[in-house]
Amino acid sequence: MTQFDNATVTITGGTGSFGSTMVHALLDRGVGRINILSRDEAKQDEMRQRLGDSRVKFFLGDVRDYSSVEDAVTGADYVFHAAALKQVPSCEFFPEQAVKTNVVGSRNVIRASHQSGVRSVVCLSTDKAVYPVNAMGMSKGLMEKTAQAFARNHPASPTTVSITRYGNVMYSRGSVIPLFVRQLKEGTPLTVTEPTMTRYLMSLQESVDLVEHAFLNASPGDLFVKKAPACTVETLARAVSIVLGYGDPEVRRIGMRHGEKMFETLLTREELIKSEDQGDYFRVPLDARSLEYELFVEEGEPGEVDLVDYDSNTTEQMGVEQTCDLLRTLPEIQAVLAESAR
Ligand SMILES: O=c1ccn([C@@H]2O[C@H](COP(=O)(O)OP(=O)(O)O[C@H]3O[C@H](CO)[C@H](O)[C@H](O)[C@H]3O)[C@@H](O)[C@H]2O)c(=O)[nH]1
Repeated sequence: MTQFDNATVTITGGTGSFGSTMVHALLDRGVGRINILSRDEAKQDEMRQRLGDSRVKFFLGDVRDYSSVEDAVTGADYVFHAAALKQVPSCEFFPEQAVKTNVVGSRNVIRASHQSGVRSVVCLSTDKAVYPVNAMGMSKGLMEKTAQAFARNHPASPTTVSITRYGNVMYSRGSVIPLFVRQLKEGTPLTVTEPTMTRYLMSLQESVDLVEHAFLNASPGDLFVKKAPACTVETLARAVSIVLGYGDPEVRRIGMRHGEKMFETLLTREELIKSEDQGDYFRVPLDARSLEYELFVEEGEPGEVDLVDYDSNTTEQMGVEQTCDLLRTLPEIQAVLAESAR
């Protein structure tokens, strides 16, 4: 990843799980400077002390506030846009807040990057943006459209804007795996919503790799998806318990939560038809047709009719053993195992 040598990279939402993994990866690659834009001064202070690296600069601000975005992206070569409201329940109850951060905030990041001549912006999206049923997914879907509309409307911009869409990131803050770990340690039953519900599973490192892939390969408006396996939540609960040495767990079924889906979709069949298979990734190019009436209304595009969506029910399904193997590769699980061995 030599293109990051001495480069300046801005990360919005840089103190979150994704942001901090990205910071470590960039520091290892000899980045010149990292600007972190985020809202939480305490998290910034904690990160500043933990890293102790003068290449990392902290900007207190909010993507909703254009001037704070401007300050953080000025002089940057690359921007990773990870700041978002991403909790499904909170967005369900405060959808206008999701619009302000995920849609207006993303527009601010893209505009400010364009104004200051940033080379490339990668916007992080989620499978929940596809066929969205909750406000978080809907607002992320609109973020994707905002990014694509920018690319379509600014063909001469020096700034390449692209999107990465990913599934559940294992062990991210507030997600189910750390919850299961806590419940096992406390000796309480594992709370499983619906046993047959499926989710894609990706590691934090894989999601960072996906962003790097986007930086290396994106044309304006591209959308990238990492191919990933999936499993049911019941399988996941059993695998977490087995890997940590608790055997077959006691499970309490709690039912589906607000705004949840039984499975998630990474690519619709319509996107899949247009996509380029890049091995580990799918690339969906921008639909760059302009707003010319006959192209939208009279002429369509040929496509394969027998393709199906790429979703967490149709992708490779992992059993308990395979899920255990995947979990064992996670540094967080290794840390829990090391701690209990002491
Ligand atoms: O007590 C629980 C909590 C969750 N689940 C299940 O475990 C799976 C994963 O749940 P998570 O809460 O880990 O993930 P979500 O798919 O709900 O959402 C996750 O992915 C989102 C992005 O897509 C956001 O990042 C969000 O914060 C993050 O938790 C789901 O099927 C859920 O129903 C349980 O079985 N028991």
